[in-house]
Amino acid sequence: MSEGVRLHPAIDGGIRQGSDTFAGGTLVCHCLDKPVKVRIEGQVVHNHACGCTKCWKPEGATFSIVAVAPTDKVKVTENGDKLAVVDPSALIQRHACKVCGVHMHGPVERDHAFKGLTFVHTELSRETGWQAPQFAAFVSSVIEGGVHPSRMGAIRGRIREIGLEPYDCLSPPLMDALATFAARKSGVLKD
Ligand SMILES: N[C@@H](CCC(=O)N[C@@H](CSCO)C(=O)NCC(=O)O)C(=O)O
Ligand SMILES: [Zn+2]
Ligand SMILES: [Zn+2]
Repeated sequence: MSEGVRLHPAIDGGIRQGSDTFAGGTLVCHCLDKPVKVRIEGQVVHNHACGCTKCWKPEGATFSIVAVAPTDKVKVTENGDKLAVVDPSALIQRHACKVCGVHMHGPVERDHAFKGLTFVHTELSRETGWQAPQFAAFVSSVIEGGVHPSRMGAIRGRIREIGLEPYDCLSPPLMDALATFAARKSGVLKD
């Protein structure tokens, strides 16, 4: 049905499930010389395909695959001097390797529902067992990245075919977390 639609190499052949007992792994950038390494202790959550223009994608991919881990479980262990923040004004402080361009970790430090979480790309690690992607987010945003709007039916079809739900923002639990934060901040929600 949706042949020819390439989402991301990690999911184009189907979704591989993660392991409940996964203990963590090390992300490595694409540099052959002095690669940046980032250690994550334990499993990630909310892993998803993201169609936004800001998340790092491998060559040829339409979507990124991005998850979150608690920031205190994410440590730069080697060659951190090669990292620079892509957009200091963004909510997610994406630290990219200045040589190969790969985004290695993206903490949220601002007063926000996601404060204390760090966005990471588990495909940068050789370990297997990371949580599988759970949904596709910001699907309509691929148009901003250059995809023709006429392809959206096939793209959403392919996302569903591999077992993910396509959303044009984040998943309902994450959207609820954002709205809960806003409601507490405004005072409309008191508990
Ligand atoms: N249409 C825009 C959307 C960018 C966007 O809002 N991205 C989301 C999701 S990133 C991972 O889920 C976001 O929360 N961004 C915050 C940030 O980037 O700091 C586009 O495509 O550019
Ligand atoms: Zn690099
Ligand atoms: Zn994104």
